[in-house]
Amino acid sequence: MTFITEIKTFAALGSGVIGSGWVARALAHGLDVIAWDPAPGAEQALRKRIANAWPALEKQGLAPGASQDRLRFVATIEECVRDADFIQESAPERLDLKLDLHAKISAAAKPNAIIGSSTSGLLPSEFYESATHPERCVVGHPFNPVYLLPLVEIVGGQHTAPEAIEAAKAIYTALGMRPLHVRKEVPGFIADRLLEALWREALHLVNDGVASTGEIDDAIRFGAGLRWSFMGTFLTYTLAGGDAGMRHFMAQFGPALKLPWTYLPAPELTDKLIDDVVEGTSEQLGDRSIAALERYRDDTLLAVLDAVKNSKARHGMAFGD
Ligand SMILES: NC(=O)C1=CN([C@@H]2O[C@H](COP(=O)(O)OP(=O)(O)OC[C@H]3O[C@@H](n4cnc5c(N)ncnc54)[C@H](O)[C@@H]3O)[C@@H](O)[C@H]2O)C=CC1
Ligand SMILES: C[N+](C)(C)CC(=O)CC(=O)[O-]
Repeated sequence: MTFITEIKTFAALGSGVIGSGWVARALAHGLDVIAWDPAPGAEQALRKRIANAWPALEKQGLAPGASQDRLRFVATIEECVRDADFIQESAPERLDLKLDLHAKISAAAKPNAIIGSSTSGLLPSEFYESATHPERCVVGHPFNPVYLLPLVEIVGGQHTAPEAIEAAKAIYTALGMRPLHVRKEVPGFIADRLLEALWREALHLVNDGVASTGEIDDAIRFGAGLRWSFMGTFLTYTLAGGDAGMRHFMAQFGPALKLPWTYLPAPELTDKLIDDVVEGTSEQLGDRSIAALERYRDDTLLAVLDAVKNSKARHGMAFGD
């Protein structure tokens, strides 16, 4: 089967944090978007989130014809997907819900339209089990804010056709993203496996009274966080080995892997730990609203993306290198 890769109409199911991010990205790329979400007041909330994201998207540059007015909110799943060239599901992270939803989406969609799920780590072989034409079904796991961060992890299930992976790569690339094909279907994929390990350790540090949420965030944002925007852990640690590179790094720091620096299993989420984390992050927020913090994040991310792009160009590299 030939899958659709020239997208004019984008369907979004679920319009919370991630669904609204997909809608904003698709609108900014000049597409018609049809959205559906069963929650009362979902349309108004979606339009508000898009309006909050739009200044950053304007700054980044809109495609010709891009407009917030090209969003149509509909009342049923069938209306949402029937005429769509591409479908992205961003419903709550529950296997039973996604299983049921994808049976309905895929039955109503064009048979050659690629269907992507935003799941953070559920397995596509499981939640696409009842799908019609499962060969066109993939995971397209994005990162928040979806309208600015380029990474999208693509994961196929046992029925996914290799051509569907290629079609998904083409579609996400056309939406300005940097696809990463996760070749083995594992829970948490690549990125969330790494992020969850960091998250668990951060919770242990709060739980053990070692540091506040703000101090832990400082430890990330003034150090490794800055270099992670352009160089990953493996290349960074190669440089940490000096002229002898990774082999010397392994010899010097390898033994530390046997020391109990990390706890790995998550701490029990006691009421006290939840309160400590919520109080700590409320203090970090201060009197800023979530929307104001999102605008600050977007503006700073744009500046970082620009800086990384310009520096790479000076070193003869493309942004995706
Ligand atoms: N929040 C995050 O940082 C990230 C989340 N994701 C994934 O994106 C998906 C959505 O997560 P969020 O947007 O964070 O959640 P959210 O809670 O912000 O939004 C979920 C939306 O789905 C709607 N919904 C409820 N039942 C539904 C149904 N049966 N069908 C369709 N929509 C339904 C809700 O009304 C809500 O608007 C999840 O699979 C999650 O793992 C992926 C990347 C990052
Ligand atoms: C917390 N999370 C697992 C939902 C995070 C993601 O899936 C990706 C992100 O945006 O960090």
